[in-house]
Amino acid sequence: MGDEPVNVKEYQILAKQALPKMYYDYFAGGSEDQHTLRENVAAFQRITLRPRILVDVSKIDMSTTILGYKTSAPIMIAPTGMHKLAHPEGEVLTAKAAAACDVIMGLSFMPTCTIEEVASSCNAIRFFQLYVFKRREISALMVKRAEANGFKAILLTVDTPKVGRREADIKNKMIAPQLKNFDMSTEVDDSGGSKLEAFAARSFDPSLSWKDIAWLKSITKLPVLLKGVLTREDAVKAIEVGVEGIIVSNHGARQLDYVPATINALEEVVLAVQGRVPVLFDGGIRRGTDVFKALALGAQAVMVGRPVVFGLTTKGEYGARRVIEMLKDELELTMALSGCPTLSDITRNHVRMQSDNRHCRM
Ligand SMILES: Cc1cc2nc3c(=O)[nH]c(=O)nc-3n(C[C@H](O)[C@H](O)[C@H](O)COP(=O)(O)O)c2cc1C
Ligand SMILES: CCCCC(=O)C(=O)O
Repeated sequence: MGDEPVNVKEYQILAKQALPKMYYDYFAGGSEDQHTLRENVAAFQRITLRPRILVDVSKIDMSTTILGYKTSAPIMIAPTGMHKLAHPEGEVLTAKAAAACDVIMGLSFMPTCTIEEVASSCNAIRFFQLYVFKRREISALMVKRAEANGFKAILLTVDTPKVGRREADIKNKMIAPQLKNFDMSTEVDDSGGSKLEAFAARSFDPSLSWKDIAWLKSITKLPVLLKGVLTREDAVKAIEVGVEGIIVSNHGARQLDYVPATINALEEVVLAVQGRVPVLFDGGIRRGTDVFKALALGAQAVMVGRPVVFGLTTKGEYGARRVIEMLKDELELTMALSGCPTLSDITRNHVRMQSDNRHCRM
């Protein structure tokens, strides 16, 4: 492989060479058998494209708005924890990469830079991901700080009442780095397993339930999106409790193993939502064709997790930027070769899933 990666998967190979095993395993890994981890990527490979020909594609427009905020493409940076384990400057560089690409960044509740450092580093449009701690005042204060620092939405992660069983982290005795974002020690007793998991077990509130959405909405004016919806039942409930958006996600296959690949759950949710709120998507996006497939199945935009972290690991801000640029370039080419000059030209008819009508041979 030459020095300069030609696709985002090559950044993962470089990151594996560059990182200590404990950190690489934390970033790359999934839970238990890692069945869903493989499926998140493999399910995209089972979806084929149905391109249309002889359309004028001399101009391709990928720009759109997400919750009213302009973005150069329907691609966002997913919130992922602890970027200083990937690069000494951490989330500040990720934010700069988002700003350079004119895409929206999701900041994790567990970053290694503070909300204020990230906010003052550049003018990227940012959404804030929220975990609810047993000490609710900590989470409430984070929401206030995010709001005060110009974050535009709250992404409430709802698939993590407890942290999934990530066996590599258990074996590696994964550390829980001091997170200077909140005034709370991450010190835990050495139980022999993942200290990160032990910290989460001590601090995350597993009693969080539907009634708490009203609490969250009462403490912020920002739109609230639920991150981690996989079923039509929960999509309908989410709309009933008044959320402003839904993110179809299985947390990058790090939580419950044997849930479906997110691309296989997307359409069920989209059909239940019936356009009432935006549906975003993450999990397994590694190619522009993957972005195109998610849009064809009804996502308004996709978020990208691991590839951005691996870009950051190997080449800092430049690497994170290149990852987004490569996905944008690939999406642009996919749109051209499929006869879709704008995002609204991408329809369900442009993809074929294995479950679709068997008479169609494409
Ligand atoms: C290393 C890592 C850390 C993550 N940390 C968080 C987090 O703090 N909060 C959260 O809601 N999701 C977190 N996620 C899940 C991502 O937001 C996203 O759902 C997932 O990475 C998408 O899958 P992909 O990595 O295949 O793109 C994390 C994922 C990874 C890989
Ligand atoms: C304890 C959770 C840490 C952040 C996270 O959500 C993840 O690693 O997936």
